[in-house]
Amino acid sequence: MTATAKTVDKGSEGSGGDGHNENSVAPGDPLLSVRGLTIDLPGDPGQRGLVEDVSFDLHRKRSLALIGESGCGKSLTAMAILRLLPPAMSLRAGSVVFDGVDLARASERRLRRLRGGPVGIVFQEPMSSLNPTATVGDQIAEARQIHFGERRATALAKAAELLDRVGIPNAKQRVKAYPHELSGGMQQRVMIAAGIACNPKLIIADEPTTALDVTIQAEILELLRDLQRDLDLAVMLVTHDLGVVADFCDDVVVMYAGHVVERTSIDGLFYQPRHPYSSALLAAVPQVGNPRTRLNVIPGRVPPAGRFPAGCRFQPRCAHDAGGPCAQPQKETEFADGHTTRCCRVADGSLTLEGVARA
Ligand SMILES: Nc1ncnc2c1ncn2[C@@H]1O[C@H](COP(=O)(O)OP(=O)(O)OP(=O)(O)O)[C@@H](O)[C@H]1O
Repeated sequence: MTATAKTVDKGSEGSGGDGHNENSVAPGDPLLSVRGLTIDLPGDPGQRGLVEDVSFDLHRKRSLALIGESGCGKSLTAMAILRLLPPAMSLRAGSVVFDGVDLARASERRLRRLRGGPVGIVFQEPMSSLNPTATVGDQIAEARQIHFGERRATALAKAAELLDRVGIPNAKQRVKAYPHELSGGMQQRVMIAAGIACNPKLIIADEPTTALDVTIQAEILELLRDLQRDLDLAVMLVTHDLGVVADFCDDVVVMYAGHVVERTSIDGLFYQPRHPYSSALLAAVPQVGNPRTRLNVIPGRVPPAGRFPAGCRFQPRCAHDAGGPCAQPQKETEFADGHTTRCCRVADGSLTLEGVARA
């Protein structure tokens, strides 16, 4: 253990703070700063803290991945940023400061101006996000009409430009197409065109490639990367695919059972993971070129919301469980290089974990 560790204050800087390792240095104030985000399902006492005490920063022009198995709270965290939680859920605590405005306390009117404007959103299933009864051109143009007050003809011309920008051939004709007339990959390009229609600073992309086959996945990721570079976007990517993370992201937030268990740069995650859950996720990635090795699986499952252990939430599945200390609630601890962990054993230096080489 080369770096010293200290407990993270709710208000302190996390990933990207002073002394962060070089790959993760991002000067200036974060574009998005989430602190202590906590989401409840009220009315069900067992489901308090579906997501609890989540903190991270995303800097301008950077890409950050939220990773973890299904049910760890990634999508709820992403949706909570724009206060798009399912109606039954509530934000119990925390702040979400985007470009100087706390969205957790912003009026609904202000949020409507941000959604689809400075913050673009790309969801997993384009077919369920696009309106089947409107042309794709009209759906993109609508955002320009709402946010910039453009006339329909001007907005439709811009929609054609945007379709062309995201690689849709014959864009001028395609503005008149309905979503069902396009392939899944093309539909996702339309979603991305809508996401960038109003000059966003941030794109939140929730599993944008999961519903697509692998070759199309690679094209969509490349498109996102080009747009990020050309338009100076910050991207928050929700995914459970570590290959996508390694390829695309600068920083990573690992979630387990509603908690952030580790925050670091991509190199920090792959070469020096500091939570047993992160290292178990890395070990579970199939090794290309080594077909005979057995696939490592993490025994057990993510506990359902409301049945989280009182101590470390990963303890029942952890290969490094040390009993007593792990049965206590775990604090998020930050090392001098800005890397954080929610594991007492890594924090006190009694456990060092193996990383993996990136392909
Ligand atoms: N509408 C809802 N009502 C009740 N519980 C919900 C609802 N949506 C999500 N949950 C619960 O909240 C927890 C976190 O869900 P979330 O969708 O954020 O996980 P995730 O990490 O994004 O998983 P996935 O990768 O499968 O999307 C899960 O236990 C889930 O069952």
